[in-house]
Amino acid sequence: MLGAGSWGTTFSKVLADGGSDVAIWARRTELAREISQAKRNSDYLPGINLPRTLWASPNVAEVLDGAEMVFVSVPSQSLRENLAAVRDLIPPEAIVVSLMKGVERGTARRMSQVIREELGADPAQIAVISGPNLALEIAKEEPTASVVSSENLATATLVAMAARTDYLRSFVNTDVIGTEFGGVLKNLIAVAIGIVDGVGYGENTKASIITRGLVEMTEFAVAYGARPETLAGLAGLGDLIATCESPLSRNNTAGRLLGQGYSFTDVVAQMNQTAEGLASVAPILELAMAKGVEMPIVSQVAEVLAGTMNPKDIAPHLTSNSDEPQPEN
Ligand SMILES: NC(=O)C1=CN([C@@H]2O[C@H](COP(=O)(O)OP(=O)(O)OC[C@H]3O[C@@H](n4cnc5c(N)ncnc54)[C@H](O)[C@@H]3O)[C@@H](O)[C@H]2O)C=CC1
Ligand SMILES: O=C(CO)COP(=O)(O)O
Repeated sequence: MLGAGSWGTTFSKVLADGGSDVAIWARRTELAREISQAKRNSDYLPGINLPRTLWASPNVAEVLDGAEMVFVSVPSQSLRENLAAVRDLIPPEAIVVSLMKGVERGTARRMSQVIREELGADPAQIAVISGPNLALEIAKEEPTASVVSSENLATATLVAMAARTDYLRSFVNTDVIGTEFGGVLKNLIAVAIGIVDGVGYGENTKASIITRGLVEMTEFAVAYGARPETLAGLAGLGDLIATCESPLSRNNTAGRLLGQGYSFTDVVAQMNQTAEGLASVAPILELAMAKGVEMPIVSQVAEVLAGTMNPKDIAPHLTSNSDEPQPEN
């Protein structure tokens, strides 16, 4: 596992509980020591006991030695530099699995695309995992489900078998684009919901934004080749519900601070974990424009982030440039 934050550590626990031998690369020596010796990661997962077999090291060569599967859970904006540093250490036959839910600023690439470019990997050896997977809930072994996606169904199946415990069920599909974009786009809608919470509006506003948000997510992803069913599944609607409802969500939390009147700079300074949505907004809007897809809710989030829209004005009724009523479907 590359990355010892909340998701990397939690997913390592899942894999270890599923019977795999798991090693984690942690940037900080103290954190690696805490995971290996105390079987804890108290900064990211307070109160969670990790499996006895799990160990971590700041020495990435030691962690990757002999790996059959390499899972990656670092902030999306740091993926390329992290992969460049370990490219020669990843065993050539290893399956590489992205656990990340962002797109790269500047290139607007999905994480599996960055992996492919940086490692020169065969797409059949790459998988992505997404779904309603708030790390702390899974670390507490509260039951949920994930989707493992790869262009090669056999690869997805191998990974799903490793990522199976009595508290996590992994489904498979071959719609990598839909699975990845589902995870990216729900973050942006969760920021919008956080803004609404911060402003103090109620359930009607949130339900309208979630529903119209799912329409935006689906239209965008389908324009890029996703299957609509994927967006209606765990990696789309499922994750949208979890992230919009939970105070554990960092995207939701960032939105709430914006809604309370904090500036983008203040919010970034207050967050000590990754809120992917903040960096994904701009590249997603660029991709939407390239395909002529309207994303009114995501555009409003961008305006609130830029300080050009009062958070109180975020609303589903601003969802069209036209004065004419729009068909719902
Ligand atoms: N936390 C969650 O509930 C879930 C997170 N994810 C995704 O997993 C990915 C990682 O998220 P978390 O583990 O939550 O993040 P986090 O902020 O808890 O941890 C990030 C980890 O990456 C490491 N890292 C390596 N290179 C870095 C760099 N250049 N800059 C900053 N950190 C660097 C950090 O040291 C840290 O261990 C994100 O894409 C997120 O969307 C997906 C599902 C659930
Ligand atoms: O992706 C997640 C849950 O599925 C975690 O969401 P946050 O990154 O907003 O915490």
